[in-house]
Amino acid sequence: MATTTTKRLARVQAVPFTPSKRPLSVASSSSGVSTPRSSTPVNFPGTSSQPSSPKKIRSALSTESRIRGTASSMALKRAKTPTSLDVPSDGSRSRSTTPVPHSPNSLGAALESEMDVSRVDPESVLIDATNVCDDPDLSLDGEGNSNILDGLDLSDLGKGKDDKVLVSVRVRPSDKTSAWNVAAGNGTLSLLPGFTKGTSQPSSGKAQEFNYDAVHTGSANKPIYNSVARSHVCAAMEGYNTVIFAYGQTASGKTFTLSGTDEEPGIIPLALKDIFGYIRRTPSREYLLRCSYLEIYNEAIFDLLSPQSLTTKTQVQLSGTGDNVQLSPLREEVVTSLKSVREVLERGAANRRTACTDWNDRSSRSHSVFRVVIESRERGASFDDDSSGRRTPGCPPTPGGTRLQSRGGRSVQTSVLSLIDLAGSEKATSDRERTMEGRYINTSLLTLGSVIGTLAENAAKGKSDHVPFRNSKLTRMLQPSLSGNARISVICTVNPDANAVTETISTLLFAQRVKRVRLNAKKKEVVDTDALLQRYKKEIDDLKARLAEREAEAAAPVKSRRLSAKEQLDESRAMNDLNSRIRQLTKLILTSQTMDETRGDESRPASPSKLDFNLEPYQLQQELLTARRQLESQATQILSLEAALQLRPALPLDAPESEKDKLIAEQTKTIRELEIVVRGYEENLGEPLRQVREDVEKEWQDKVEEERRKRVETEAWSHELVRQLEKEKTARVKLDEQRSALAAFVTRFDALGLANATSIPQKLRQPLTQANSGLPPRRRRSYTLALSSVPEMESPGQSPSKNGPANNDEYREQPSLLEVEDMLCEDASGIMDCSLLGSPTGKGLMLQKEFGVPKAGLLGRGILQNKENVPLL
Ligand SMILES: Nc1ncnc2c1ncn2[C@@H]1O[C@H](COP(=O)(O)OP(=O)(O)OP(=O)(O)O)[C@@H](O)[C@H]1O
Repeated sequence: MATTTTKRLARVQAVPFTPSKRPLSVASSSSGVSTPRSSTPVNFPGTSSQPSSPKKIRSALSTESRIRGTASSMALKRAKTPTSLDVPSDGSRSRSTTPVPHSPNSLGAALESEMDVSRVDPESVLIDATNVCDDPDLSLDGEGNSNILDGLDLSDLGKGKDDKVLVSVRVRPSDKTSAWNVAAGNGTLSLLPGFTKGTSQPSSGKAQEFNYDAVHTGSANKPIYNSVARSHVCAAMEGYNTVIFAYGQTASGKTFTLSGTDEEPGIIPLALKDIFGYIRRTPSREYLLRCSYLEIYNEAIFDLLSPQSLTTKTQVQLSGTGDNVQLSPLREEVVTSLKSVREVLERGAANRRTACTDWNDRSSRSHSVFRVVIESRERGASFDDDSSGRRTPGCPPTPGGTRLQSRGGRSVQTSVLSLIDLAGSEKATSDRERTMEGRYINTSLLTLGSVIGTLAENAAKGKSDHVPFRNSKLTRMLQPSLSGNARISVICTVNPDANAVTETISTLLFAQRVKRVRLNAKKKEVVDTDALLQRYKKEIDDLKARLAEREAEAAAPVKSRRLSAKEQLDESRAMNDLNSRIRQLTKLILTSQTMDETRGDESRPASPSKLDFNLEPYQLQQELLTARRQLESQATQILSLEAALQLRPALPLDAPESEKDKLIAEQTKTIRELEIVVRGYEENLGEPLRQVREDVEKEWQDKVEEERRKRVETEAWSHELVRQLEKEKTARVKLDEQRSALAAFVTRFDALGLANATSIPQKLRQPLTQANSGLPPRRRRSYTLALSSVPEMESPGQSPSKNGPANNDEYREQPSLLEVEDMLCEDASGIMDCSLLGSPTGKGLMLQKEFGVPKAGLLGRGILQNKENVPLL
């Protein structure tokens, strides 16, 4: 444990006012690792701590004369009996200028605190259900066991765009004449007719009714807490930024409502108790709680936890714009128990400026903000680097101070609960210093009013008018929350006395404006992508190994594993599940890597290894989709496992051995029976299968035979065709020869002059020559005549000139008989008209048409053929 003075010195750093933006760079922390230290027991509302002194102490303080570590000012303030009788509301001045005496213990506590975040390894100060269980403070009043979540609708916590500010009014008790008709049950207040003078309320008839989410009376703080704060504290634990503040005129009961007394602990102690209660009932997560406490006094911010502020006047600087508001230097302290929270609260309250005013003997002269940063993540799994999931031995403090790191791919959820006690609006006082404070207070409250007014107006009319956040430190600090990213609850405290009607109406009007502001709080989560990828990869490897195992099993010989149909189904389902999970994870890895690559350095969040999903709705959707698929796959796995579970024999674990043996014997018997059934099944099924196979084989054999026969026939036919073709070819050659011989013979015949005298009439000869010359070659060979007598003539090979006339021209001019034949064919319409007839002796040719030979008459041994040389007769 570090105890040296240097180590005790507080290290402070820039702290974002809301967790939506982490500081991009933070100072390096000390290397010392500190452990939590129990603080000196001090009084705390609702706990077993020693009762506070009922002594009433008044203080008149300035910046220089701040309370220097006295016994807790909060405790002192609580010490007042909570009755209106204590409140000097009669206008008599009861101002004290006596500084509050301070106890050395308080100063010591401030200096000795070793829970400064920059000095602590966050992993060593995590709290969870286990260590919170030991906290006696949580169960002392019997309410520690009640669940903060009782009666709360969790789906209601993140209300999205429908969320409005929860606005409640608390009317403090008074023994004076009340000017108000309070209907707490209806949440309404209305000014009684006799007290409308000087107000905008109608003097006659029914006065205006003010409506709120709740109106409370009385001195009990617990019902107020349950009504106005419990659900908001729960929302903070669920990851939403939350702001609860008290607004009202001076001495109306803001501090009483927020801090309370020993007997009536207020919202702050009750909220912290619930925070620890929540942690105790959430064993699946581990938490890191950090507190800071500051005040805004005369438009300057002071750190109420910083020991430096006791000797110097170091102010906390507000920087950043818009939602990214940062406070620096601001001390944050880790709290691990209610006791440590109490210590922090009391130390801060002791440093707060209060003074005796005309209306309140311990009036808050500043706005105070107590903040709890709640970081949480899921408890570690077995694959994390630390087996417990909580502590890494020797792990140095997180660079830049205590920040819970996303480890093993577990995302870190961060939210801030801000509890704000505003200074009260007040009339001018007779004291100069108080008057100046009052002016600052009123100015900042007025700015808050106008900011709220503009926000309400913008929300109601869908406008985006400029909101004057920068006009005061208070509004600038609250900008991220008031802009919508927080759940807000406002408690407006009012004094029902007749002499406070104007202030009460002003407070009620403020409350009405706040009611119209729209919110849209979102959760903030940061995840370490690298760790997530590693986790995915490891899971993929495991799944692949399991898949390979199963596949090997499936491939094992059938005899060694006889599975029922149900088992086979389960098996295949399980393998499908494994496969789909592997695919999913692979896709996730790809998506994450793509996201990392597509993000430029500028768009990267604070740490290069962090990925802020809030900034990328598309990626969030992808994640959501994948998560849904994963859920579906897991649902299938669950079904499959449930089915397997149902199949398991029902036998309690502690059943006697004999029972187990009996069950094993039964199971063995069932297995044997099943084997017999399976064998029989195979046999029975075998015979019909063989029959079917034979039938099919026979059918196909017949078909093959038929095909084979057809092929042989086709081959024979084609051979015959080839043979015929050859024959035809030979015949054609022969015919060509005969034709040539015939042509030679005719030429010779003509040359001898026999043609003119006997066979061809002159009238035919000339036109035939002319016509034939114009015919296409194909027409000139339409028919041929095979003459058996040709051999008897002179050799066709002999030249016509051999025995014929010497004059070749003359020879050429004479139409041959074949040409005549062609011509006749052209003219002839009848089939037989174009026939050439050979004489029986082969010595001459007669034209049937010319010589009137009857068609049927066939002379000689000539064979009549058609164009294709197929014999017609
Ligand atoms: N509901 C209540 N029941 C009993 N006593 C109350 C109640 N409200 C306020 N008081 C008492 O009235 C006195 C003034 O209250 P408190 O200090 O809380 O006012 P405040 O609004 O914080 O004033 P300031 O703005 O000046 O700080 C205290 O003594 C407190 O105990």
